[in-house]
Amino acid sequence: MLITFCHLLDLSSLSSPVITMSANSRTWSALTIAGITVAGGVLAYAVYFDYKRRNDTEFRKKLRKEKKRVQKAAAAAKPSLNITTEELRAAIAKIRSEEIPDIGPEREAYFMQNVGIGEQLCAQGLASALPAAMSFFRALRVYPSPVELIMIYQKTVPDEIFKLIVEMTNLDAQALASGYYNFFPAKSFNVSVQDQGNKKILVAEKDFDAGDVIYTEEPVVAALDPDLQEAGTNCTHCFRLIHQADAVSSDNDPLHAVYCSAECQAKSKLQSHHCLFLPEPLLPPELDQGQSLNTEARSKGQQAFADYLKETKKTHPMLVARFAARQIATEIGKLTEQVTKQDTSSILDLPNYVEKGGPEYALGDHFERLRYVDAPVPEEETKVIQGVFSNSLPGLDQFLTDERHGIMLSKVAYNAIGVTFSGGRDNRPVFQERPEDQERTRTPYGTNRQVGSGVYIVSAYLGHSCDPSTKPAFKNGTTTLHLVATRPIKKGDELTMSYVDVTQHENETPEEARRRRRFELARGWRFKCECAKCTTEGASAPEGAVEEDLGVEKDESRLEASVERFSSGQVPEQTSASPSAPESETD
Ligand SMILES: C[S@+](CC[C@H](N)C(=O)[O-])C[C@H]1O[C@@H](n2cnc3c(N)ncnc32)[C@H](O)[C@@H]1O
Repeated sequence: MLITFCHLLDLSSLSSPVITMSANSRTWSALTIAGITVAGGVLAYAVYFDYKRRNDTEFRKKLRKEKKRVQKAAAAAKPSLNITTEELRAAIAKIRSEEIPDIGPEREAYFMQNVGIGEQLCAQGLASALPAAMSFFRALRVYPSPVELIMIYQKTVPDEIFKLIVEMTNLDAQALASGYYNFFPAKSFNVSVQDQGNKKILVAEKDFDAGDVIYTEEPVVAALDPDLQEAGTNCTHCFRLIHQADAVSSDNDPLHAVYCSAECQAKSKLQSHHCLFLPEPLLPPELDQGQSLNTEARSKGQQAFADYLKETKKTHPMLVARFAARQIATEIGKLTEQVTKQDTSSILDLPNYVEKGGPEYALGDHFERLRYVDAPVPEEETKVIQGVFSNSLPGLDQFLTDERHGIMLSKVAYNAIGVTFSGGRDNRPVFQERPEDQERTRTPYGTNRQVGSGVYIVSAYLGHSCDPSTKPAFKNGTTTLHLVATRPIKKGDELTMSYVDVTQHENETPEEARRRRRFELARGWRFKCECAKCTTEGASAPEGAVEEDLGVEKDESRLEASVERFSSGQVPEQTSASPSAPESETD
């Protein structure tokens, strides 16, 4: 029986946080937007759901079972609907071409209106099934927690119509996932991602002269080198050298972060610092309702993480924690928008990876497509970061499982770019670890000359060359990466940078320089360089010369299993950019 949404979503529209089922007066405590359960449960769940669906066999089994149940019920319903996939695709295209209100009351009204229309159409019977499903689908597009709404639909909408909604969300998600590289990166970057064998490369979309800036890119996350973080000489957010008179900091911050301006401090807080190092509750009061965990435990968790960073002098754990925190902050931002009616763009400060007006991809959608090589993951590191999350909101630790942490750390280690100012510094402390245990970043100046590291989602697609066509420059003395052409580049040319210092050092023969850079690449990125320079130099080696053993047989980099399967066309992928639904796998 259809339970009316006005009752079910006791939202007095989207802004009210509590969802109740009026039919039996049961509160869906797991689905309250206001409660801590939302923050800790549904919030983490919403972000985590897609990952689980792709990677957890048990979870997928459950979903498939659930889907079979729905299909069975739908099949039993008479008369069966005769709506083709093409019709559903056309319906989605129509809905996607419609404008949706940006924020606040209009969006709320749009949601309620479509739910209302959907209900009325349901009452007219199956002849109106498609328009009904379309209305529910429209509502889904603007609802902040689509997973949650799908679950509500499942319990309330007739099976036939629910099945249509599920199929539409599947088709839409598949189209978004397979169309990703049509939208990424945004045209303003002047580059596109193209396939080259099983790799993706970055290609120029127009001609450039030597010295031209091809694009500028902000890091999705960045972390100062530990010595500078401790010294307080550089801005924790943008890395700018701080004039002490302008320095801004806050009390009760175990990291003792110092910023060059109040603006940087605010951005850092919004993106991740609040979650990782500040004592205030993560949720605004309207959503928190006093359910935040006790501040003492929270501070302890944060202090333990700050101590860990100080002791290990590492930046990669910080990059991982900041990325996870930024995802959480983004979800909280969306919920906050519903309550405060603020524009999310200012809350979320999201990077412009995709053309404005294009589909919305979540940070996780961008990150999951990055390549990596498995890196060792210290157990203590996972625990200490999980400690920060679990002590912030119950359930948030599920967000960073051991497995997920391993993948994130490996991706950060593989893709981070070294931020260097004016050709690099000379005073970076020398690390005592074995070379294979030292943190590396991609930088033509050498990691030992950087001031910090950043993950740049677009620039992660730059392949390495020992005679590169571009170089990353940090012209503003900040983390903003300017990709500069090192020579004239034609539209369609592959863009490359040097992951390592490829210059021939004093006292080095050309052969020694070649060996050094090839060893560094093999050690850090696990591939044998096949660039034109290495190939030419290799071909002109004296007869009988034996290629050195680099300790790597074949390129060891890989993609996440789900992305790999999807890229090879085996499994229709879904994306968290789109409402989640039971998946369409049949195995
Ligand atoms: C150009 S791709 C860009 C990464 C992209 N995310 C992807 O999915 O393929 C980078 C990968 O290509 C390989 N690669 C880059 N430069 C190379 C080189 N000079 N020689 C051999 N392999 C290289 C490495 O496996 C590296 O991970």
